[in-house]
Amino acid sequence: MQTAVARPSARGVVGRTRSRAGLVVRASKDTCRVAVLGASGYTGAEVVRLSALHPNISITALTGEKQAGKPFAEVFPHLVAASNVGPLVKISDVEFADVDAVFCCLPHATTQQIIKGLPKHLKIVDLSADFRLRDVDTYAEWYGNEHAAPELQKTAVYGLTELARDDIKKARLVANPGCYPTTVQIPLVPLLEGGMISKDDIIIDAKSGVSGAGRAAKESNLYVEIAEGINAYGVSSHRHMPEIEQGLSDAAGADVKVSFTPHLMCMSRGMQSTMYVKLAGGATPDSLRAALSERYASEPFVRVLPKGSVPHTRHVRGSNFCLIGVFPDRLPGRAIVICVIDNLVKGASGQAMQNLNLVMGFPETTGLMQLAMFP
Ligand SMILES: NC(=O)C1=CN([C@@H]2O[C@H](COP(=O)(O)OP(=O)(O)OC[C@H]3O[C@@H](n4cnc5c(N)ncnc54)[C@H](OP(=O)(O)O)[C@@H]3O)[C@@H](O)[C@H]2O)C=CC1
Ligand SMILES: CC(=O)N[C@@H](CCC(=O)OP(=O)(O)O)C(=O)O
Repeated sequence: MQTAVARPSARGVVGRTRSRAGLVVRASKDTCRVAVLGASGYTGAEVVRLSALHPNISITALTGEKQAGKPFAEVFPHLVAASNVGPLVKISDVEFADVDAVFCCLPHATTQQIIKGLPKHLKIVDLSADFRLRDVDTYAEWYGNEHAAPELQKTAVYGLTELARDDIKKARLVANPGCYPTTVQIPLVPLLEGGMISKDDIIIDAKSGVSGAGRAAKESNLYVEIAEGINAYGVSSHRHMPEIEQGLSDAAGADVKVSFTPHLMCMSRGMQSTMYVKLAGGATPDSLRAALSERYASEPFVRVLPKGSVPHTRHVRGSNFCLIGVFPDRLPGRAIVICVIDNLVKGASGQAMQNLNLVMGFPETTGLMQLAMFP
């Protein structure tokens, strides 16, 4: 992250020209001036952390809603060394003329209202669910509100980077995938495309760290409610189901319905999907593993583990990597596929950075090659 020349003012660190939002950085082909909308939330903070190692990103505005007006380092003290960008401001105070691209880290429904009002010159990577579902009726059914920007929705590119790279490069608006849908589609899309698993018998048992629910205070996320146990939620009704089914149906070339149950785990970050699949077309667990290894051989962030090796969430903590393991099931003709990511990195801000790199023409891995933090 570049640091722009700035001088202190009564409002904190303010740039050289008219912006009330932070620093003003001059436009240049090697620098992308970024506003992080929703920087007082977990995914926004993670964007700032990743940007600190990005030579082409210069953060010019960080927004908050309730936290607006506070110095960023007061809201996220762990980012004190990366936050000389002025205080959090309201979105209405951002001078978008001085911004090239936006990471939109806002709650769904609010997001579409904000994005439809943004100036057209901006490239946008949206981390919410608002532009992921192609069919706005399906969106309304699962999210409970009519889509407020259906025309804009038609222009959005679904940003599962490894599977849509060429389209993402040309996009103005990238709909960054949900964290659970990322863990499911990376392994299962190639297997469905290759006819190696049945489209009619997919069972997904998924688990998430509590940061997946965001930073806003909720009773169900209190320590006492979460600690020393796990619980399923959204059973038979989680809103990631249509997103997963959209991607898997595209891959299978026919309607796919899945059984998907997410669980809340007593950990701050990390996500695992364990997928029970029925083999098809003469495939074996070994051939599934070989097919995935071949498909992802040149991918910088996807690793298919050797036979017998079990992916752990702790092995991707803080990194943009996705680890996959394939195992035989005891039930004949079936296999178990396990995929782990960090929900805040490959499941959100890391994949968003990968996508912005593509949109801006930077090498895709820029700012993202840090390995997991372990132990
Ligand atoms: N957490 C995760 O693992 C993942 C999250 N996502 C999605 O990314 C988005 C952000 O998630 P996350 O960072 O966890 O959420 P948080 O709840 O942690 O942060 C939300 C942010 O949005 C701001 N905000 C809330 N309401 C408004 C409003 N009406 N107007 C303007 N700003 C507002 C908040 O500001 P303030 O706090 O100052 O009020 C805060 O900065 C969500 O859509 C989420 O579903 C996607 C993948 C994974
Ligand atoms: C633990 C937890 O609550 N997780 C969130 C998913 C986070 C995510 O990816 O959601 P978006 O679709 O909003 O981007 C949930 O289940 O709703």
